[in-house]
Amino acid sequence: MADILIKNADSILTMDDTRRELSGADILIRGGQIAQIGHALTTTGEVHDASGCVVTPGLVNTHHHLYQTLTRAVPGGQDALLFGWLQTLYPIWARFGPEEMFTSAQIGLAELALSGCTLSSDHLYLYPNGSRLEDTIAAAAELGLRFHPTRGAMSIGERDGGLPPDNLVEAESDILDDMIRVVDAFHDPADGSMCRVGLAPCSPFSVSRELMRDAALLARDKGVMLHTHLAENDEDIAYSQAQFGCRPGQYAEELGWTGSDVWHAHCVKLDWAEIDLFARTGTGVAHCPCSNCRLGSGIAPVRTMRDQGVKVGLGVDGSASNDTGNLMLEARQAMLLQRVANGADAMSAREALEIATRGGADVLGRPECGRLMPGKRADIAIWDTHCIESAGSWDPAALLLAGPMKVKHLFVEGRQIVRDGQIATLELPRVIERQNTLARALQG
Ligand SMILES: Nc1nc2[nH]c(O)nc2c(=O)[nH]1
Repeated sequence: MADILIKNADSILTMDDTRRELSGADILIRGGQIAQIGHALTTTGEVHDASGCVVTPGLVNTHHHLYQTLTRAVPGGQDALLFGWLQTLYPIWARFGPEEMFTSAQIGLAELALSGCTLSSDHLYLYPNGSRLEDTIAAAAELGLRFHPTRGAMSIGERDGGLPPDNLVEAESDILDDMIRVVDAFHDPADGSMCRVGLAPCSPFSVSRELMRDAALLARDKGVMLHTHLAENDEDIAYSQAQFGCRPGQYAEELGWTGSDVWHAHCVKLDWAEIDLFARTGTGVAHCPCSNCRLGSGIAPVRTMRDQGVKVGLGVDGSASNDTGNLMLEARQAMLLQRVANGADAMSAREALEIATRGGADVLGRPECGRLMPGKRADIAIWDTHCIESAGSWDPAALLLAGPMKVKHLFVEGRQIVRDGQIATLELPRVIERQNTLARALQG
């Protein structure tokens, strides 16, 4: 692969250890990594003029359910709280198969890429009609995004006191067998890996204690990360108190679900002791502000989490509860919500962008991503600030206050995925048409 030089950027927000910002600077990419950052760099390779642009690390999405892009704005679920929303959607999701999983992942990942995302996780927790984790892995590989798919699962149906219908849950022995299969087949632990698999029983109200414990033991045995939903709303806390006689933090701790290899989605309702537990154990949080607003779940205590040293990243969450998948908008929403809760100086535009980049990379155990420094991976977003959203801005680098919400160019591992605002690796109009055909069939 030839060297690539990103030349003469108005600003580079490095998100390095001192959060350096450079003006009129260049980045040299060599072999998927950042070789140099500085001024007046040269190359015999490809040159991208970045004048008029702000350059940031690629954004990192720490929580998604890609399959849900096929069920956006479903009328019965538009105005419901979490449990009612899920009960409306489960029967629709039960009709998905491999094609739905693949196409919806293409759409969800392309949408993320257009918003500057270079690394995404996904939480696929239902496998109807022959669906498999590799349906989504194939979509990510084709598009070229760095991917952390997680083998989710549901095992406690309505019959046994869980929330999902019985036809959507799997036997726990089958779940564990498939977890082993997908880790062995697809997990790459190497530095710069394009695919890392995690294990992700869905939520305390849809799997047993035994599956939570066994998944944690298996993850440690295989050296992969653990992910689930935790403390998402008041219903979730009430379920925990009623079924397990404790709060979600205690439940997680007792079953081995704390540590630097664990990240929990939402955590809207964590109390002070649980925040302290997460900070002490290095447990990460995927903060999903748009979904939390959409489902009326509440405002996660992100200011307190960050002040106490909890690792926090951002997640767009599934598109049935967002209903978009734009990670820049998610970062802006995170900033705005903390200001609603804690005042106008509670979170700056730069801190929210830091959470969306470096913060997410740290949550996913990828310190080689999410910052622009020599030796780190060449995952880079270039934002054109000659756009209407930045016109008149006194600080174009404050992207989340007055900046584009779509990226101009995007590189993953040095490969160009978005060129001039368009997906370069996929014929997107054809995929959109296919997605709409599948969505119409699900409505029939
Ligand atoms: N926001 C969401 N929360 C969830 N909990 C659960 O069990 N599933 C979901 C989901 O799809 N979205």
